[in-house]
Amino acid sequence: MNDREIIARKKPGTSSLTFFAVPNLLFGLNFGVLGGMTNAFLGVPFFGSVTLYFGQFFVLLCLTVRGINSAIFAVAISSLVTAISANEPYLIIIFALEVLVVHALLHRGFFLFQAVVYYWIILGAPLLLTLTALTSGAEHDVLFVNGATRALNALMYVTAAALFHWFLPTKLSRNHYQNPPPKLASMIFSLCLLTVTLPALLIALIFINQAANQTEQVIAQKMQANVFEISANINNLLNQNISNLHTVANLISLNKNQNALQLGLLVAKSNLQMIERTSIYNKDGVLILTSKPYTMKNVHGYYSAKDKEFFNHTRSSKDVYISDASFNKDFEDTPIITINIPINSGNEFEGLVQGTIKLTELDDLIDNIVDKEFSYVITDTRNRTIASSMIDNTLLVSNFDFEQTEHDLINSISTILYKNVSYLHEQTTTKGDWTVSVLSDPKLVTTPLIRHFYFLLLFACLLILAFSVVAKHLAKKITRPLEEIAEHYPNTKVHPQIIEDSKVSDEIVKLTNTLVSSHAVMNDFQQQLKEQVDNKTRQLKQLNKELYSLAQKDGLTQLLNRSGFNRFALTSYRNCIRNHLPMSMILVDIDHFKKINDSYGHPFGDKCITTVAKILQKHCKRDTDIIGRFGGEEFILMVVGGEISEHHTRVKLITDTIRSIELNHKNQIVKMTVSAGICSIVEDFTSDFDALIKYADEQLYLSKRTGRDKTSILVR
Ligand SMILES: Nc1nc2c(ncn2[C@@H]2O[C@H](COP(=O)(O)OP(=O)(O)OP(=O)(O)O)[C@@H](O)[C@H]2O)c(=O)[nH]1
Repeated sequence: MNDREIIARKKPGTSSLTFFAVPNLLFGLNFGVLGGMTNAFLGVPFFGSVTLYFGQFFVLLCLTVRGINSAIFAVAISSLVTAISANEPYLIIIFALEVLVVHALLHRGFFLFQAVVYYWIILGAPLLLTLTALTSGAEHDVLFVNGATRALNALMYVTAAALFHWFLPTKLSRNHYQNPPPKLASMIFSLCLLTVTLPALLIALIFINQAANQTEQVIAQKMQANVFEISANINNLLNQNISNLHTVANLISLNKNQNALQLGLLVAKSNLQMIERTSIYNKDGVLILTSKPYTMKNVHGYYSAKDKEFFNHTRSSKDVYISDASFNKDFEDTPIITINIPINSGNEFEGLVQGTIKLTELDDLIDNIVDKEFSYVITDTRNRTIASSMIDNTLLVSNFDFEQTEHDLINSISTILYKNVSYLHEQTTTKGDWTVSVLSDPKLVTTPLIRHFYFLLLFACLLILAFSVVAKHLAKKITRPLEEIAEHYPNTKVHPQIIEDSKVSDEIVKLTNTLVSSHAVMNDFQQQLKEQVDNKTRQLKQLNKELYSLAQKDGLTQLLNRSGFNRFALTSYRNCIRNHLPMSMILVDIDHFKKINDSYGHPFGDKCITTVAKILQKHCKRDTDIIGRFGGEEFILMVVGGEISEHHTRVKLITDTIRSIELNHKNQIVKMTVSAGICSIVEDFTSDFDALIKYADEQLYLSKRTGRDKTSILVR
């Protein structure tokens, strides 16, 4: 017996020998490598980081075709490769458990599809959720989508495996689990699921994917629109102010007298937007004119910006400088930024005009621009917050620290982690190299997705429920006429309802009609057979009766033969013994019968015998009288009840009658006599039946010995 035969004959998993059998190892290895490679290289990206894996298809196929021993190798390799490539170690447990549970269920008569569905509903999905929650700490939404997608993913690969298994050549597809054939309802149900529900689910998943992508696009576009609007407004604000401050600077560079300066301030006041203070510094950084007084002054009594960054930067670049955010006491310690425009005369730096903007004002402006569903953060070149809807104004100028991350359910929009919360993120830079970021809650994308998933699961449940009802109903419709026929087949008449119920399909009608007509033929045949058997039985009984009678009777005299006599006489004898009834056993023998035979021939001898028999019958007519031919020319009588003397009288009457008979033989008168022996029981009821006959025989012998034509009597 080779290894293949061992595997085929032994139940799966019963022998440790087969576990390591080379064919199992090779099959497991091949299927496992195929599964692992499929998962590693052909995973289908679904939502964000959720990927669909189809490698388990090979493992399940291996399980059904080769059994658990091969499947263990296959799942070990496949899930290990998948877990490493996807960096999801818990997949090893999920896939390995799937194989073990499905194996156990297949062993109990479940079919593949059913087994996988039960595994994922009862164990797979809840375990996956728990393991992913423990290992990744992802949000509930992500866990839900991940679990649901994996379960639907399982439905897809098991469907593929089941369908593929059906299309395999019979030799290969012979199921390792030799279960009895499934019920028709189960087959219709799985057919419905395979052909309708799963394609529907697949299409629904594709639509959900598309819908999610569209939602993402819409949100991304809205966020981009907000980002651009904010940046446009800021650019506009800065450009307009820069342009007006330039006008002031030009005015001052042309006329450096006090009037020009005053005029410049006036111009600035009337045209500048959101500028809280306009200041003019000379080339040494000394504040020479301001629209709002400074609180800080140096020891000489004036404010000097000589060591300030804005001054040095503007002086050295001789170009517009927008400062970073800082706090300023002159503005109730609120954060500000400044726009600094150099006053250039030819190539000479002559001072600068500065406009100060309170960031709270900027914040208010942007607040009105941004959609309510989004948040925004504007940062300066040092990544300090200029304006933000996410923090309190007192926290402005703090650093905007976030890290780029990946959201499990977001496909294309970039996501960041800010203060441990993830956000969708769109950004751009404005004039002055400020960064405008618009943030939004990923739920804007994931909530519709989750809702779709809930709908999908509900839809799947309803569909499965509907199909199970339809399958049951349909199967019942198909099988009921057949079951009814099977049930009624032994009956003589087929119920008309069965014919009515069979009108489900053409095939069933034909089958029912064939069965009904064959039933009629069979019933007729049975009836005929029964009648024949009855007749034969009756005849047999009659023959038996006759045979019995023949066995009990003597053919010549029609009296009981010896065994017949014994049978009846014994019953009567027992009755007499029990009831102490007097009885007589009488033996009668024709005297010198040999002579009669010899003298007149055998037929005449027979005539003598029948004559004696008739005389005995004539005198012993009571129901209780039993007469038999005891052998040859010897007769036996048993007479019971009444008086013994009456028995003896009767014997005398018989012997007298025989003696008086004149038989004619060829006109010659022939006479005959008989001898008799009687044993009568009156008191001693201890003798047995045979002894009684023996005593009567002794009396007969006595009669013969003492001259014949006599009767000897013994009374006990
Ligand atoms: N015709 C005829 N003869 C029979 C039948 N059965 C027995 N026999 C004959 O009956 C004869 C009986 O002879 P035995 O036993 O010597 O008795 P027996 O001649 O009557 O002499 P005893 O009885 O001593 O008076 C035999 O010759 C038998 O062949 C029968 O059915 N028909």
